[in-house]
Amino acid sequence: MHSGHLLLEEPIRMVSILKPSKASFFPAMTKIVGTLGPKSRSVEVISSCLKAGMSVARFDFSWCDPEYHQETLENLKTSIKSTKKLCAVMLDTVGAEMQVVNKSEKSISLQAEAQVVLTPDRGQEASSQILPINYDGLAKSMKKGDTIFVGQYLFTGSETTSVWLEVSEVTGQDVVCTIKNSATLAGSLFTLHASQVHIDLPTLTDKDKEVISTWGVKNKIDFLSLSYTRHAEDVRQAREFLSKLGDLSQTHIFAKIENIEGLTHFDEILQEADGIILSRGNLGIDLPPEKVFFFQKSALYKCNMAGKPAVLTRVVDSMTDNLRPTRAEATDVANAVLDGSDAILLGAETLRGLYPVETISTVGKICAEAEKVFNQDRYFKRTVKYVGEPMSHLESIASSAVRAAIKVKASVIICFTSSGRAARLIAKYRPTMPVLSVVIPRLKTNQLKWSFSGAFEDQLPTHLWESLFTINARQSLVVRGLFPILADPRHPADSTSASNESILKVALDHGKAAGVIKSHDRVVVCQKVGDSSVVKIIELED
Ligand SMILES: Nc1ncnc2c1ncn2[C@@H]1O[C@H](COP(=O)(O)OP(=O)(O)OP(=O)(O)O)[C@@H](O)[C@H]1O
Ligand SMILES: CC(=O)C(=O)O
Ligand SMILES: [K+]
Ligand SMILES: [Mg+2]
Repeated sequence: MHSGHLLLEEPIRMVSILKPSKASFFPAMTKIVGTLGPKSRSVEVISSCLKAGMSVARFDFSWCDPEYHQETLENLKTSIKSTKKLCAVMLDTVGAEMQVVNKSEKSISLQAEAQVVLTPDRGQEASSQILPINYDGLAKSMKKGDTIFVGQYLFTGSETTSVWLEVSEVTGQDVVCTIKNSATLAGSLFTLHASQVHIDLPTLTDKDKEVISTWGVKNKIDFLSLSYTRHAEDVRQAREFLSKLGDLSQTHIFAKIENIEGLTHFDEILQEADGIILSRGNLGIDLPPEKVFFFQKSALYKCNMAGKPAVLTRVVDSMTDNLRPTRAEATDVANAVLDGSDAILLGAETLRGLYPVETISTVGKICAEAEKVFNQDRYFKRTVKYVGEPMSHLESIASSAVRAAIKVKASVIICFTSSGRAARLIAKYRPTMPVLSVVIPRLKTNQLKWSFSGAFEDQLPTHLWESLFTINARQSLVVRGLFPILADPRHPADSTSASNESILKVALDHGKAAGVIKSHDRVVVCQKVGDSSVVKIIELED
């Protein structure tokens, strides 16, 4: 991966671009989040998605009921077992989303230049003249000349399935609009986006709370994707809510920045959240087109410097119906990697697209190519400078591990971790080689007295096993470059040298079996020995 590293800033012989890339065990260091839905819920398709490189599955509760999503999740579990590929689960909330209520589900034709009325009167049938909506306060926030966008959920930007409206008049609770382009709205769910207005709906709705405390708790979700996060307070409230739900106190919250309000409060939101989703679907229509790249680059930079994972959405819309992305999309994916994304989120492409598996593998291949020309050296220096001095011990250990690994051309970095924090800090310095994070159980003091030589699994209830260890492992599945391995549960987190050595051996064997570590390779190991954190370089013999 790191050998033969090219830099875009250096002269590149054009023919070198044509050299076929070697197949590698890891599809890419950049992660892929796939939204599961009608076209991606069978065991067969999900298994192929996992093999193609999906490492987080997103369940979007904007549409369909919990039973539907549960069925899909059961299929995901079956697929994980049979493919032996780890996959994290992300619950995406509805939040302050405005929706058109179309009970009959008939398609609606809208003609350019004609008028259509948006009304909160949900007793009315949706038609070409009237569109009932789920929000009562729209008229209050709109004025003549404002723009509103209505489209099929996860619209792909095609003029024929989504429509731009211009407000011509507000009468009482109704908003009368002029249709700017002809379109046919088909399907059961259309969302509504009014540019740059505050929508007076809660970020975590009652329906969201209900879904989280039932479906979320039952399935011990790894990530909560908090739609329409507008303030840091939204994240604090969501965390407070999760903290009361037992296992979910460890769930990571990813704030979705999807409108100008979220963008304005970006810094404070980043401080509170565990990660950020740059929701370009919505944000891309809230922002003037010429400003979208600016937000992307500055938000990714801030996430990188904070060492928090950043997920970018809406990269290959056209692959919803096509086997190849457009040239612009293909370039966009690569730029997302160069700009610093940890993961790419696929929405319509995997949910209802015709080629979910091909989309994942195409995006993965583009990411892998872009990673090769990522200027790690410049990034590393910039990050060290940003962090400043004195560095915390752990940050210094993490950055030194990455530096050492690059200097000795190590094939992997192995990091021992319990919560995953140490591994994420290493990933922050964007090593060019994979980081195998060995997630080791941390036990409460009374549990430490147990004897672990015997049948550990019998003593620790399954639910504790899952919530204590695997959630920390799965949460690294969204971070660029991190590949978790679960340590044998019989090794508690006491970091005695005997257990350290045996776990290291297991990790090395795992790396060899996976093909990332070969004979005579150098490996950098980051672990605690007694009370000291150490970085060591080992050279393998056979
Ligand atoms: N169980 C373990 N055995 C050996 N080394 C460990 C273990 N857990 C963490 N380390 C190492 O200890 C050092 C300090 O890591 P840290 O204590 O932050 O661990 P963490 O589990 O990642 O995070 P946290 O302590 O915040 O839960 C790092 O070098 C890390 O690799
Ligand atoms: C994924 C999503 O919600 C968006 O891009 O807006
Ligand atoms: K949603
Ligand atoms: Mg959105």
